[in-house]
Amino acid sequence: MHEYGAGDTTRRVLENLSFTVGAGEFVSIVGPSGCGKSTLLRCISGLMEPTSGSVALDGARYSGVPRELALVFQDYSRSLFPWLTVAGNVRFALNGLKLSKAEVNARIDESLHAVGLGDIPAQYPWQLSGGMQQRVAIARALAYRPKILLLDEPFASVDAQTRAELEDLLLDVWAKFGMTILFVTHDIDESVYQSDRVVVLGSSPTRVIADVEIPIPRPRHQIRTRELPEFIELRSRLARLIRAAKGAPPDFGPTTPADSVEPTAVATIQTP
Ligand SMILES: Nc1ncnc2c1ncn2[C@@H]1O[C@H](COP(=O)(O)OP(=O)(O)OP(=O)(O)O)[C@@H](O)[C@H]1O
Repeated sequence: MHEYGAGDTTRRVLENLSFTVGAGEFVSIVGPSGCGKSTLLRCISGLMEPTSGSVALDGARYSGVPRELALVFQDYSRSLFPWLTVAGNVRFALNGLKLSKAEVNARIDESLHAVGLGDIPAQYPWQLSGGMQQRVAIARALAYRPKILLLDEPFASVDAQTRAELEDLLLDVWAKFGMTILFVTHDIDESVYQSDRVVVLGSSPTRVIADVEIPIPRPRHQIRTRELPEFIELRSRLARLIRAAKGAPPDFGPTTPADSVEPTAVATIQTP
């Protein structure tokens, strides 16, 4: 549970809620605008303590950002250092890891190649497009070799074509690096396209209202996957759930009773 403010201005944003992310899973979190998705991710990241309840990694509760975890935010222009080169930004994440110079350089090289930026280590963020800057932010997270990658609407500030490319890039690096991914998005199609599971949040205050499996075969394809009947059925189901969570009338079909889950109190993440 999490509340902002104190006294008369206290506002409960997160109700008691519980879900588990399995090792190596790609799980998305969706919900109505302003329902508390970022608040939940901040609590899971360890950046913020929940008012009550806990987050556990491999069964052990933690506070503060665990070593196993890296974060990518929506606003790449504020998360990258403009005075550092692309390589310098990635190098920054490795400060304090006690790696040899050769190992640092190898990790920078590997992560920049993984995001398709191996040939521009000396450029500065302001010389790059928004999509390329977000690739740098992803490379920086990868260089850290996290077991868990948390992303908060990472592709919300780029155009549709770039967004599709970044979705596929993330699926590629997920497969290559074998991480667990927790991905916050307001985009239902994006959540279905990428995920193994989609956790749907309700609002005022937020709780988990559904936990939906996405049994669509991989590898996924931007056009063919989105044309599949099961993709269309899942996106409609999620849209209905979110619409119901906002309190709108269910004017395009009922939610599936099997989607409903009972709220409890702890979030758990497992590492690969
Ligand atoms: N630091 C804060 N202090 C007080 N209230 C906050 C704070 N951060 C968020 N809130 C409030 O908590 C609620 C949930 O915000 P949050 O950003 O977690 O939602 P969200 O689902 O991520 O939003 P969006 O869909 O717009 O990205 C909002 O009403 C917001 O105004």
